[in-house]
Formats: sequence, structure tokens, C-alpha cells
Amino acid sequence: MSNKIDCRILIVDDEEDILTAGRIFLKQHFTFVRTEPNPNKIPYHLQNDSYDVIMLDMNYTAGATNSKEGFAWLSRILEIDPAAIVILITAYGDVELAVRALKEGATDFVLKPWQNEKLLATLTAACRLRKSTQEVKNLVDRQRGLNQAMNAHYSDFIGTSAPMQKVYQTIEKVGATDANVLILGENGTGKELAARALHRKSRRVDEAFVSVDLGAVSETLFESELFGHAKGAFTDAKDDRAGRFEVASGGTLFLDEIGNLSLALQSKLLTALQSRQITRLGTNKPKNIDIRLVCATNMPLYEMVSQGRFRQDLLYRINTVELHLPPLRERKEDIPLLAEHFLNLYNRKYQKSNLGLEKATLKKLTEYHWPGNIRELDHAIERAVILSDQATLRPTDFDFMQPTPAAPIALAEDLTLETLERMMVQKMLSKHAGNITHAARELGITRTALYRRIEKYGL
Ligand SMILES: Nc1ncnc2c1ncn2[C@@H]1O[C@H](COP(=O)(O)OP(=O)(O)OP(=O)(O)O)[C@@H](O)[C@H]1O
Repeated sequence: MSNKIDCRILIVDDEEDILTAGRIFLKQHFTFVRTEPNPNKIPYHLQNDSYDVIMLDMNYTAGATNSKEGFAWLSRILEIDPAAIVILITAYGDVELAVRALKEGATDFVLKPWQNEKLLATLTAACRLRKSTQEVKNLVDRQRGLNQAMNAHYSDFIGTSAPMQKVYQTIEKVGATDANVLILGENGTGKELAARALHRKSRRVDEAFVSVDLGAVSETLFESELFGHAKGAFTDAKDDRAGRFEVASGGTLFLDEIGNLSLALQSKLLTALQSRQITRLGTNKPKNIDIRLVCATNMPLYEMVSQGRFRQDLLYRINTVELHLPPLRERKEDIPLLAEHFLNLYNRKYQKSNLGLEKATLKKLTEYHWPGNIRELDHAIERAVILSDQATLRPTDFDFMQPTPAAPIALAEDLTLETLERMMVQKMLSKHAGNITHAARELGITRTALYRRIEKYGL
């Protein structure tokens, strides 16, 4: 019969006629039914096969009516599989027994002799419960696996310089607390890496780490993105949706580029942080939020406060502890280590036979001022590994790195607008280590417009 419920049932009872009746009836409705008259064989069955539901008689010794054996077997089953779904069978159904059975971990209860329809309903519900608890468990396992994979990716914090030691010490000290942390540093200095390290050190490690790039969230979608919305709250709200605050609940919320928020949005964010509550757009039910907040920016927030561009009260709310990530040029002694690290990574990724770094190359890398910091170094080495067909990386493999001219460019008489534009685009791309979003923002043009220019000038 194809419409049987996919569920494996084990019935344990010492009365053969109960077993036979149960087997004949249940086999018509469930995909697998095994019967066992001897309770001593329960551990054997559970170890050698898997069952979704176990029906367990309460009394085995002739004449016994106190259900003692049944409770002992119930606890043994739950010891073997704490998630087991056990339905107790008894001829002596009294309320006290039922309550005690449920307290001790049984899922439900059937009375002997049973009515087939009732038994079928109880077992169908039990099978469904088993399926959903397993789904939840799978999801939790998957989430944990994903978190570990993400965290592992971010666990290679490289650098032994004094400024980095200070960063590690601060992360060690504040990681385990729930303190709000503000991470300051230039582009590509490892702010997100530090935020993830803080999350890993916290009691929230098995919960979500949710990262929001505030620079990429538009003014109109800010509330819906962060606080969520109800279906129909605005034209495009086709479904109910949880915002990032809710998704991060129990875990860490990482707000990147917080210096890019407009004053109006700053005050909306501040209200949520102060009240520790958010309300989905289109609803009027506030929800409590339980998040650890980590913010980051490459903007000079204190200066912005004095210019009235960033709210002081918001700054004080997010900066309980500050973490300063030093630019790479201020910790040049870490460059060889980082270069080795990325070289190993990309040798493996692109299956190069252990490309080395020439001494002169290392010197060139160390002397460069790395405006795009570690991300730029990372990309530079990846590109060099891909393009190289030698045994070592040579200084010329990095010749795209033109030091940014310190002196203003002398404007030649015949300089055209196009040449100027090309220079600006090139300069911004190098400053932002090829990060299109950031370069476009600083140039004040859209990403598409920037792509068009890159193509036009063959950059
Ligand atoms: N100390 C480090 N050791 C190894 N890799 C690092 C280190 N710091 C940063 N990285 C790598 O550099 C890249 C940029 O780091 P990350 O994204 O954390 O920087 P960020 O400061 O958040 O950048 P942005 O301001 O542009 O968002 C990532 O690939 C990261 O893994």
C-alpha cells in the first residue's frame, strides 16, 4: 500500500496476542512494524536498528500491576536515545500513572485493550512528532556545522606584531562578556574577522552571527531589513519577514559601516537599542531582542560627532569597548607572515607546486604602503599566484602597485578630462583595493557607472 505512513514502530509486550493484533493492524498503516515479547531485548533492537516510535508495555512479571518494570525500561530507552518517542501501553490506566509516565519522558499513553482508531491516531501523531523533532535536530546540526565552517574560515588571525597582540588581548578580555564593541580601522584591516572572533569567544557561539553592511542598506529599506515586516506592510512586502535583529536573536549582530548611517536612521537604530525592542513594520507588537552588538566603521566617528554628523548618544551606546585595528603599514613586521599565509592558501587553491617568494619580492611587499590593507595583500598574492609560471614570485609580479603620488599631480597643459577621469578611477580602485562599492561611493558614482569606466579605460 503506497499511502502507508513512513514510520518504524517497535512494540514490546509479553502478551503474544496483543503483539499479533498490533502487528496485523499497524502494518496496514505504517511502513515497518516489529514486535518483541522480551523486554530484555530492547537494547539489542535499539542498537541494531532504528525506530521512530516504541510502544512499551508497563508490566512483564506474571501478576505484576505496579508498572515498575515499565518505568525502568522507559528510562533505559531514553538513556540509549534521549530523543526516543515512547508510547506506554497499560491495562491500568489511571491519571496518576499517566502523569508520572509523561513526566518521566514518555510521549503518550494507550489503554489495553485498545480501540484501533484511537491507537492509529496516537501513533500517527507520534510519528509526526518524531519527524519534526528530527528535522529540527538536523537544522540545528546544520546551523552548527555552518557556523563552524564560517568561524573556521575566519579563525586564521595572522600577525604577531605588538599592535596585533593588543587586539588579541582585548578580544580575549571582552569576548566572553556581552559588552557592545565598536571596531575602528581602515578598509581591509580585519574588522569583520575581529567581530567573528568576539562571537567565537562568547557564550553565543552556537547561535547566529548576523552581519549587516549598513552602507549597502537603502534609506527606504532600513527598517524592514533590520526590524522586519508583516505581509502587506508596503507594496513589495509579499510575506512576513523577520529582520536582522530577530534573526540574530540569541547571537551576535554585526553592524558594519555604521558611520554611513544618515541621522534619521541613527535615531531609529538608537531607539531600538535603548528599548531593547523592535517592532516589525506593519505590526504594533514590539518584540524583545537579545543580541550582542558589534559595530564597525572606517569613518572618524568622534570627528563626525563634533561636526553633528553622528549622534553622540548613539556613539556612547555602541562603544562600551573600542577595538582599534591597525593599518598594515603600521605593522610591517606582519607582512612576511601574512604573505606566506596567503601564498600557502593560493598554492593549494590553484594547485601550484609550492611557489616561493623571492627575497626581493618580500622587500617590495614590505615597503609598499598597502592602502587597502590585508584585503589588498590577499588579492595581490592571489593574482600573482594565478599569473605566475615561474617557481617563485618575483618583484615584477607585483608591478601593478604604483605608490600613490605624494605630491599633487602636475597638471600638464594638454591633460584632457578623460585622462583626469582615468587617473581618478585608477587611484580610487587602488585606494580601495579593487572594492567597487567603496571606490564608487568615494567617486560619487554608481557601481554600474564605475564598471563602465573600468571597461572604457581597460583598467
Ligand atoms: N590578521 C589577519 N590575518 C589573516 N587574514 C586577515 C587578517 N585580517 C584580515 N584578514 C583578511 O583580510 C580580508 C579583509 O578582512 P575583513 O573583511 O575582516 O576587513 P574589514 O576591516 O571588515 O574590511 P571592510 O572595512 O572593507 O569591510 C579578509 O579576507 C580577511 O580574512
